[in-house]
Amino acid sequence: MGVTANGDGADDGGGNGAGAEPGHPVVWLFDEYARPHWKQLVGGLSFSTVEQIPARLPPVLVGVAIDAVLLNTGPFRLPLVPDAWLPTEMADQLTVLIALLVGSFAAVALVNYFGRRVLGRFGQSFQHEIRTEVFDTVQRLEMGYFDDHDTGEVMSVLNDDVQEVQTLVFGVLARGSTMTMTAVATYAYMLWLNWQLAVVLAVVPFALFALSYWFSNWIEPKHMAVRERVGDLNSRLNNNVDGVSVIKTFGTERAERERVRDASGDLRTAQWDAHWAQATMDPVSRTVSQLARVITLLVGGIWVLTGPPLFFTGTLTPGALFTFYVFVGSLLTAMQGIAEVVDGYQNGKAAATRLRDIVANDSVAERRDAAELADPEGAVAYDDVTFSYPGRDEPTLDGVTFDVEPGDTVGIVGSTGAGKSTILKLLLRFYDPDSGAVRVDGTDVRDVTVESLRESIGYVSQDPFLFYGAVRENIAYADPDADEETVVEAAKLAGAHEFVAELPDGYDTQVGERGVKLSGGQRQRVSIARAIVRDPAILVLDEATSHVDNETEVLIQRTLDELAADRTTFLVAHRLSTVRDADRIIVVDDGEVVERGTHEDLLARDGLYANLWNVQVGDVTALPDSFLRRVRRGDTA
Ligand SMILES: Nc1ncnc2c1ncn2[C@@H]1O[C@H](COP(=O)(O)OP(=O)(O)OP(=O)(O)O)[C@@H](O)[C@H]1O
Repeated sequence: MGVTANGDGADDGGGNGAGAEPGHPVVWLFDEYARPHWKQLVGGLSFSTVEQIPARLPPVLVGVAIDAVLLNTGPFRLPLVPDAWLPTEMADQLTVLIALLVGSFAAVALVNYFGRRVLGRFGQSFQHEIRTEVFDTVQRLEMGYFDDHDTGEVMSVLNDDVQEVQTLVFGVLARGSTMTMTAVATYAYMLWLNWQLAVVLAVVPFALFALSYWFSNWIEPKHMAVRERVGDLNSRLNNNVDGVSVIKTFGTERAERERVRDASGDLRTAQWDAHWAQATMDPVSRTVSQLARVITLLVGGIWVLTGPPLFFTGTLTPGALFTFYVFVGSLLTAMQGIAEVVDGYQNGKAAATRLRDIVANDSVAERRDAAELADPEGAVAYDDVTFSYPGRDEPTLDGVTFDVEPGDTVGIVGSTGAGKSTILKLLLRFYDPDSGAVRVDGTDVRDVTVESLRESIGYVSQDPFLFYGAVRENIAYADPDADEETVVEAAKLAGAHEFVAELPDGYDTQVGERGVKLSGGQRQRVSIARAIVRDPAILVLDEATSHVDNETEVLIQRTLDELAADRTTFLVAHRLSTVRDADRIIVVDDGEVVERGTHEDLLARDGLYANLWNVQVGDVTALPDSFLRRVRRGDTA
């Protein structure tokens, strides 16, 4: 065997936040995933911010046109342009105004085009980066995570929360900077036009902003409730579609329909609550903003017609009133927009928190200095291993100790729930022991990279999962480049070739979702072939032939000798004939190894194994009373 140092650290899959800093989730998100694209981000935001300057120009130009050209009631003046540069002839003035109007439209269009392009590119790359890195992390999460989180929940983070990132970029960053710039630019123009009116009217947008902000806090729990109800309904729908065969066999369609109806009813109530709140708020904020327009027109109209009212001084021209009226609208829209940005930010922050929680949950906890397990010989040792599943008080494994020589075949037998599968899951590092160690070729499995460890092990579980696709793709799953000969050879060794050859399209036959178009025994054989293709040093067959008939098992047994000849093989089985010829059999009872030896040794010992054997060969008279009492209690296989 060889254990080689993995110089660059196995845990460097960009963006992997195994040690994600606590800090602010949104800052973390950008720091972690936006860095490679920061130029696009800065460029895009600059474009969309700068765009607001020419975008505010048209009302000013029209205002000047009304006063200086159409009504001829004031001088021809433009902001930031020295009077000496401006024409004195009215026709020339109109031409200049129209040229500037066209120029401002063109500038807005051009800057907007570049802004959208650059920021759009950033948004897509940022989202892509997050999606792939978070998916990568999800793949490396330890099994304990999936025991506690249902598929719908994980899918919702991978789909909805990653989608929400777009809102953070466009709805918060881009819109936030645009709206802020609009508010600043508009207000600056308003101050330039008539500072007194601008100061007085400033109260309205701020009141509107405060109102919107209060409203977004008020409605947030309602939105949250809607999201939770959507999650509940999705989980229920998911479960029903996944468990459709159970529903049909039990004829529980009516009960399921009621449950879906209830979940949908809860969603309807939550949605109505949020909708009602929104529907109440809209007219309120609309009234406030309309009021600001009315006040502008009222005060401004009196001012234009009869001179400055109340405490105002100076003059207000009709053109300036027009510009002001338009700007008040822009300012109100901008302030409302900023409040919505705050709302969007809260959603984005919640999504970023969930994404960070997943990434920080990178509980495979691969050591930074983990080594590669290269070409192991296949010696396996369990050294006083104790393990409890999270949330369980009683240890599932207690002081499990045994050694396996390279190339040996070991049978693991015992009662249902004794801990047989758990022993092997620790070898694969689906879980880590609470104390003690599992070693491969003398190296603790926690000291090697998870990838190299699992590459050395071919694992076939009790209920194998086949991927949607052809038989061939499923067999060649671990090695997509495997040639026809390798695939067929593996299928022959797994006792699958005969039935595959008889399928309508042979190795190209589609197996359906999760392999639904194959029988349980056929699925098991395809998955054994899949494990063999990898040519692993260690082969783990966990009840891998439980669904095949006795005749097929005999065939698999024969090839198993060939298969197991040069690799360490673990066989977990209730059917003891499967393990009879193993070099050693380990008998597990209630998480402890209670007997070990060859089939003959164990029969001679006349202990638990001998009793299990007598049950299977039908020699009931040989069973002691103590064993029969156990069977009655229901804790024996
Ligand atoms: N993911 C899990 N979370 C919590 N407890 C678990 C989990 N998986 C198994 N267990 C518990 O651990 C114990 C041992 O389970 P294990 O699957 O190892 O038994 P087994 O001997 O392989 O049983 P069987 O022969 O029925 O497959 C059982 O009591 C089971 O309920």
